[in-house]
Amino acid sequence: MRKTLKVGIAGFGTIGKVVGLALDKGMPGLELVAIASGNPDKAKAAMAGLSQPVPVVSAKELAGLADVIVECAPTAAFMDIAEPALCQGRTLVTVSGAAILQHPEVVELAKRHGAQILLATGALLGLDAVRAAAKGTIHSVTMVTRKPPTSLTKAKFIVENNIQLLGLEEPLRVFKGSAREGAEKFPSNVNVAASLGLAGLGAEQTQLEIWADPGKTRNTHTIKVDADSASFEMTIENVPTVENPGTGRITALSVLAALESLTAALRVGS
Ligand SMILES: NC(=O)C1=CN([C@@H]2O[C@H](COP(=O)(O)OP(=O)(O)OC[C@H]3O[C@@H](n4cnc5c(N)ncnc54)[C@H](OP(=O)(O)O)[C@@H]3O)[C@@H](O)[C@H]2O)C=CC1
Ligand SMILES: O=C([O-])CC(=O)C(=O)O
Repeated sequence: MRKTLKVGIAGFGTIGKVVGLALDKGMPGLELVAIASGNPDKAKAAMAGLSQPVPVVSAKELAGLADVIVECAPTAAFMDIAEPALCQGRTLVTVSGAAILQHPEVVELAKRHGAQILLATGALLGLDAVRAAAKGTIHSVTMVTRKPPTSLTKAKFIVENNIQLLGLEEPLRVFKGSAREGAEKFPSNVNVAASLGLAGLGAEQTQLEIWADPGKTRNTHTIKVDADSASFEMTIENVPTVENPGTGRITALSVLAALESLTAALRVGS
C-alpha cells in the first residue's frame, strides 16, 4: 500500500476551491490537510462548503505540513509559496507557467532539495505530444489565443495601457511575439503559452498571438507544431469560469488529474 499523501492548497480562489472540494469529497491516497491564501478570513468563509474544514496557515507553515503543495495563487505570490515547499523537498503542483519563466531558478532549487515541480497541463492540450516531439527535432511551434474581451479586461498589459476592450465589434490583436514576452505582459492569461514553451522549443522560440474577440464566448487556444516526427494542430475551447472569466473551467480539473496521477496504479499519458 502507498502511504496517503498530505495535500496543502496555496491560493483558495477559482481553482483552489474546486480542488479543495474534490479532496474533501475524497480522492484515493490523498488527504487535504491545510490551505494558505491571501486573506485568511475570506479563505475561512470560502471553506464553508467543505465537510471537514482544515486550518488556514501561512505558505511557510503549509510547506511543513503537506507532502504535496498545490499552488494556485496569483503569479506575484508564486515564490513565497514555491520556495519553502521546494526547500523542504515537497512536490509542487502548479499551473503557473508564467511564474516559472519569471523564476527559472526554482528548477535548480527543486534539484538541490530532491523536490519536484509538476506543471499541470492546465487550460491547454497536447503537451504530451509536444514533449514527445521535442525528443526529436521540432521546427516550429505557434499558438493563437482568442478570448472574449471580458476574459482579458483585467490582464496586466490591457490595464497598464488603458486599452478599451468592452464594446469591441471586431477581433483585436492585442499581442504578437514570443511566448516569453506574452507571458510577461499577460501573466494570468497565457500561462498556457509559457507551459507550451517549456514543453517544446523554449519560450523565446514559441510564437504567440493573443486576440480579444467579441465573437467568442470561450477562451480558445490553437497550437500548431511542425516536427520531424509529426505535424499537428489542435484547438481547445475553454468554458470561462463565472468567478474569473480569464480562467477556464478545465484548469482546476487538470490539477485534479495531475494529483490523481501521483497515486494512481495506472497513469495514462506522459
Ligand atoms: N496554466 C493554466 O492553464 C492556468 C493558470 N492559471 C494560474 O492560476 C492562478 C490562479 O487562478 P485563479 O484560481 O483563477 O485565481 P483567483 O484570483 O480566483 O484565486 C487566487 C487565490 O490566491 C489567493 N492569494 C493571493 N495572494 C496569495 C498568497 N500570497 N498566498 C496564497 N494565496 C494567495 C487569493 O486570495 P485573496 O482573494 O484573498 O487575495 C485567491 O484566493 C492564476 O493567477 C494563474 O497564474 C489560471 C488559469 C489557467
Ligand atoms: O492560460 C491561462 O492562464 C488561462 C486560459 O487561457 C484559459 O483558461 O483558457
